[in-house]
Amino acid sequence: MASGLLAGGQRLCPVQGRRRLQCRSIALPPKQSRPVRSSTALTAYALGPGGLHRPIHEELVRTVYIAETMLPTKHGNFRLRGYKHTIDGGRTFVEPTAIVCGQVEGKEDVALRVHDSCFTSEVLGSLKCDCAEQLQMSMEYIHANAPGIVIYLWQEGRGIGLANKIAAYKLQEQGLDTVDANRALGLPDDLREYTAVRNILKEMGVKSVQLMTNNPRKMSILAELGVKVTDRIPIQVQAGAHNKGYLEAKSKRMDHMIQPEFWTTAAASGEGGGAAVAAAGKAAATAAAAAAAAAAARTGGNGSSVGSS
Ligand SMILES: Nc1nc2c(ncn2[C@@H]2O[C@H](COP(=O)(O)OP(=O)(O)OP(=O)(O)O)[C@@H](O)[C@H]2O)c(=O)[nH]1
Repeated sequence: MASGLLAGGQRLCPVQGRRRLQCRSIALPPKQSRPVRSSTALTAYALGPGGLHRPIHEELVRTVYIAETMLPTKHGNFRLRGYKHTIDGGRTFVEPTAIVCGQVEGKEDVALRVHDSCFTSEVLGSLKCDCAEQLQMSMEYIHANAPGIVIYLWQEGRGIGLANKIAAYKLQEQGLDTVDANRALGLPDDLREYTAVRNILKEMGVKSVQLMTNNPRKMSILAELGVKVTDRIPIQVQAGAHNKGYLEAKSKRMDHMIQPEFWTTAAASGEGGGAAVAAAGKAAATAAAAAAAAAAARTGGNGSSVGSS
């Protein structure tokens, strides 16, 4: 079935849940203006497509494949696939991408990183978190262990949005950790939703995945959505001075499976994040070591470890 380009509401082939819908027009979302409350205080605005705690109705969820191109990167050559995703019947869209290496179509046990955007580290080079390192590690890993996919979702700040994340950072400067900062703003710990992942995997014919994550919640949410997760690939980054507290809070307060040595060692006194490691049940240790070495070379870090969950 042909899939149309999106410009002014042409014919598209949406994928919804388990079935592929017939081609039909989807209008681009109308321009929306939102009231901006003026306040000198730190005020949290729920600007996500669904707003706070809004339930997701499956009949309004649609993920539309748009196009694929080849993308040479410093981590190797990838297929970059673009999608439009809506959870409100087409009123608003986000644009997930699948960064693919190798032939994943029809395959079992495909290495999958579900990665949420982090403007601060990925664009600005912030050292306050481990997101940029994890993205680089994922691309290196799936390139070395193809086939694999990184699904990149625009869910900044665990879904609260960039401005709210900046507000949360402001509170973290005053001593709150990443969890309490969200709560102090009246925001949930995590606002992300993953129906796009399920739909993209379905659209690509991926049968099962090994999920590259330390987050047990991500594993269970994807499983609840019907994604067959056969294994977990830990993706741990050695802490630096600036992200040590963040990694510790993720481990202690959000149950992330990050081994203490990744946020408690001497490497944490360094300026940047150190070596990063991915290792898996079925993954080759050599690839993990290669990724760690590459990360160490990149960051000048001194930590390197190959471990399993
Ligand atoms: N609200 C908030 N979001 C943050 C903060 N630091 C990074 N993020 C966002 O957190 C998201 C990544 O989530 P994490 O909790 O780091 O990790 P995860 O994706 O749940 O788990 P992994 O799969 O193991 O990486 C990205 O969207 C970042 O923009 C912070 O201090 N506050």
